[in-house]
Amino acid sequence: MSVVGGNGAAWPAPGKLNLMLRIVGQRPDGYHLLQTVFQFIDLCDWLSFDVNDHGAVALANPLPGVPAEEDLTVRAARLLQAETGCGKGVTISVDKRLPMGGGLGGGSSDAATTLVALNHLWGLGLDAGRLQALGLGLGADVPVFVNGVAAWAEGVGEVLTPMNLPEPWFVVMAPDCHVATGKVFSAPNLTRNRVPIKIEDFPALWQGNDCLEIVSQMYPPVKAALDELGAFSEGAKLTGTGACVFAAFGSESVAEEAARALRGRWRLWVTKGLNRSPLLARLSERQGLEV
Ligand SMILES: C[C@](O)(CO)[C@H](O)COP(=O)(O)OP(=O)(O)OC[C@H]1O[C@@H](n2ccc(N)nc2=O)[C@H](O)[C@@H]1O
Ligand SMILES: Nc1ncnc2c1ncn2[C@@H]1O[C@H](COP(=O)(O)OP(=O)(O)OP(=O)(O)O)[C@@H](O)[C@H]1O
Repeated sequence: MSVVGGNGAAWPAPGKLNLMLRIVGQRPDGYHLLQTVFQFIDLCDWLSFDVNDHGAVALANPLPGVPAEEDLTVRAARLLQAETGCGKGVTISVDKRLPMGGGLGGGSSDAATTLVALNHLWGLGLDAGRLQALGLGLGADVPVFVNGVAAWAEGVGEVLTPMNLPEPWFVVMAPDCHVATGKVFSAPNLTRNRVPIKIEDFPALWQGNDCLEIVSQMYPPVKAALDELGAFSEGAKLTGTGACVFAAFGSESVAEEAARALRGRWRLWVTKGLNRSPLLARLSERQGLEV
């Protein structure tokens, strides 16, 4: 059976950029305590959900190299079933636009969109706080995607304070390498003990990324991307642990100009920074349609 929205228009799962990332400690379980600023971009994966009554959760088009059982959308759907006892199932299809392992948080965003969409389509009635707590079990970046508002984040990324940031145009470049997040966080010479700063200290006091030096050393294509993009803007930055690098521009046309010079040699996108995730608009639209 298909419900309203089941086979209809797709749900967005936007990427994110870490506009800065500071490592201020480490938990006993090894996870690092961060301070970071998340902003969404209008480059999105697009997910469709075909709901069924028999409880099966399946993927219409599994991602190459990711077993279905490990796919974060499948895990998110199963988690919702386990939490609520819901007997409905779903076939999920993902139109993948975000580069995988690029630091844009695509897997986490897909998981968040699945939680939000199925909460609605399965009629579960969980509130946003509950969905964020569930999402945290799937990945540190999931809560901010569920919340859908640009944020200052602490803890491992789950303690969120909304931020109203400028929304520039970005050039985002994906160097041809896959950065393993765990490998970066386990590097012996990673800076792990920065003094915490305050939300109002961004961006004046600090807008760096503590992973940048290690990642540049370990992955020469990331260093090359930072250097090339840096020639077109005041500062090219790394998002998360990479591999993607980005720079902000005052207008779409200036961003396009830089992109034109780099396109061909680099996989890149011109995309707008967003303080509000398009997922929230999609949800309101669906809710509006069904009252
Ligand atoms: C760096 C960020 O992109 C910032 O937004 C995220 O915190 C990364 O989140 P993520 O990709 O969801 O990372 P996970 O898949 O949860 O973690 C991969 C591995 O990186 C290490 N890890 C990750 C996040 C964190 N705050 N501390 C860590 O030490 C852990 O060894 C973990 O096993
Ligand atoms: N739906 C999914 N989309 C992408 N990756 C997934 C998905 N489900 C599971 N994965 C696994 O998660 C890994 C990391 O994917 P992702 O694209 O989220 O990395 P990322 O952008 O570097 O994330 P982050 O910025 O949170 O570190 C992939 O290499 C893949 O093995």
